[in-house]
Amino acid sequence: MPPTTTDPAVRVAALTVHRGHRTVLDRVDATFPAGAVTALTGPNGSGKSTLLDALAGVVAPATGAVSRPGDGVAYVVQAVPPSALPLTVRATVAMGRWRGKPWWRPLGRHDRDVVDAQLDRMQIPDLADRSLDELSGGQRQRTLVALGLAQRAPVLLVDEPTAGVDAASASLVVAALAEEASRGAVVVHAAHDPVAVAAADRVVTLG
Ligand SMILES: Nc1ncnc2c1ncn2[C@@H]1O[C@H](COP(=O)(O)OP(=O)(O)OP(=O)(O)O)[C@@H](O)[C@H]1O
Repeated sequence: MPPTTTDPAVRVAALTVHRGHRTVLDRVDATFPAGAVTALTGPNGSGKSTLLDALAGVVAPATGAVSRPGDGVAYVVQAVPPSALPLTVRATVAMGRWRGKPWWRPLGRHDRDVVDAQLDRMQIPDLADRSLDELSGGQRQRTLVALGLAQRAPVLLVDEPTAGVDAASASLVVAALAEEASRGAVVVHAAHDPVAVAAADRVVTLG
């Protein structure tokens, strides 16, 4: 796991990551400040998802370092197959409130309010009782973004949050990311969508 610090920013220093025999990231230096949305751009295969994986701590650096605050990371990965999560939309978003709770303790009133608020934010309350595998790709994507938002984590990483969503929903997602930065979070998203990139405070380009 990457070291954790009291620094609210996420930083990578001379970060090299291998995937199989391939060097995907080669001595990358970057800072992702708190209170700002950073868009990761670059062509297909340039390593955006790999960098998010490294920031989240789900892939280990070959060399170099990742540092991040110690209070948790919310990571919304790209293209979760629906059958991997045979849950309702509400249950999926509620998973965002499980961290740090014993398995036997039900979610409290505050947690349920947070879940409802994220369903409203992504304008999916009418889908709350639907199963994820009954949703369109864009509806599923908004559900997964809501799951990331529900965690209220100091670091929010999202892989292509507007991929496959319509323009109105993309605006909702972009606005929600900005709001998360406004509450002081480090927000990093990988994006090909020019609207989402233009709305970011900062851009880091790979490749
Ligand atoms: N599990 C893996 N095993 C081996 N190689 C991988 C693995 N995952 C990714 N790669 C390779 O790593 C490189 C970077 O992939 P990555 O998904 O990080 O790129 P990306 O910039 O996010 O691409 P895209 O824009 O297509 O989403 C690619 O060449 C890819 O083929």
